[in-house]
Amino acid sequence: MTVNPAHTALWPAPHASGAVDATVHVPGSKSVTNRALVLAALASEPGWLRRPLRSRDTLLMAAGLRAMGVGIEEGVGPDGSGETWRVIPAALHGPATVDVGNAGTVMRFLPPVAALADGPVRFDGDPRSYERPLHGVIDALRVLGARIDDDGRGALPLTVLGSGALDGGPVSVDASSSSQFVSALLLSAPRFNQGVEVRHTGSTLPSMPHIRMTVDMLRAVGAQVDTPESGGEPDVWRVTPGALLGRDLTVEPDLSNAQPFLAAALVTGGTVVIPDWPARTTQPGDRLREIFTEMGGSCELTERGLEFTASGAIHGIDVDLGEVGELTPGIAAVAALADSPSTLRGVAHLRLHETDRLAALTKEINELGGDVTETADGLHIRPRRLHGGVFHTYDDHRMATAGAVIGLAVEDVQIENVATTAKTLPDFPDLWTGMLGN
Ligand SMILES: O=C(O)C1=C[C@@H](OP(=O)(O)O)[C@@H](O)[C@H](O)C1
Ligand SMILES: C=C(OP(=O)(O)O)C(=O)O
Repeated sequence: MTVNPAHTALWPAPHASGAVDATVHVPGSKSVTNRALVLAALASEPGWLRRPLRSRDTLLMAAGLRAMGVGIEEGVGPDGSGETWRVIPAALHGPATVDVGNAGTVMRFLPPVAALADGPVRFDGDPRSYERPLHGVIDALRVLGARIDDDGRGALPLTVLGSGALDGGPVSVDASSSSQFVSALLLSAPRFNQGVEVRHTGSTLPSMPHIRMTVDMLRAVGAQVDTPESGGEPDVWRVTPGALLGRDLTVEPDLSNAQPFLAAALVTGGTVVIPDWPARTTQPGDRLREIFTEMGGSCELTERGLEFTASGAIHGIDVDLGEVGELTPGIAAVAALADSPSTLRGVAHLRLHETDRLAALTKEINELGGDVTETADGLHIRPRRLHGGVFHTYDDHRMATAGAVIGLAVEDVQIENVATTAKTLPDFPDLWTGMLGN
């Protein structure tokens, strides 16, 4: 086996010599870009995506759709602006091969699309993708009429034997391990013969804002969706079959990727402005305004964007992050530098993310001298004086950015494989040093 030198390389995390004062333009949202690509591919007319995120996860999504026949072209938007993808829907075909990498959105959102293709679509990915749960999508697709060849583990690799159409109809799914099971079934459902009725049967359902994002984006392209929030039964979503419109959509900045920059203001007692912060959004990162305020900062939405300022005092927090699990690594990093303990709850499902994030955060912060313990569903973090050392990232973009936040306050922290940030934020090292004025 050859070792990719990027995976073992150490990046000396910059130490902040003073308060950060910067404006950071954060690239587009992964979750919005990948939903928009799927919906545009399933539409009945071409559409545009402006300012799409170009990162490993979104390029894999685009490549997977292209493999099934969809046209995705670099282009200029209808108003002449650049940075646009033009998506040209087509009859979906197999045989095709899809590399999901370690992208939850690709491994879960594309099998339902593949069920509409007219031949076999093979799905494979990084070794970690074999361990991430997919049973909710596989079992549900079978109930809805799809044929799938897999090894019975409820995970990748697998082949969806597309037949050109899918019956659809009612299906129950336990989505307690990932909200993406629900989103995946809803996104393609307008193209199922009978649409879909998804009933979540598990005890908990993480990441509700991401399900709301799915529903909002479906409605924005003309789908009819009934939800618990629109007067339907609890834990039941219904999508009516029908044609989808091709739209001209501008992708919002990725607010979860804004997190390390906001955290930089918090831990250095500085100010960071994030332009184009949306006034209304379904992105879970919007909760940072409240969480980082409770931890010591203050923020204001102005015409410049989100202006976030802090004094340098960082407070611990007791918070349920079940709805916003992807914010956990960044919050844990700040909590390790706080003036009081923190308890992060509601995130047991993070053990099945890019890596086991609860174990990885505990080990890496403790190896720098911290005092973190895992609970059944989260972390207890008691701040200690930290020292330098290697912060391992386990191929997890959010571990790398969490380590960089700690490095601002602790000298001689080295991030192993900072290149893993390419999953959702390829420009991270440059944006980070740019923020620090280097
Ligand atoms: O649908 C989405 O875009 C996402 C849903 C969440 O997944 P889980 O519900 O599996 O945590 C989130 O953590 C992930 O980063 C993106
Ligand atoms: C959990 C995450 O990603 P994925 O879409 O691969 O599930 C994440 O980005 O934090």
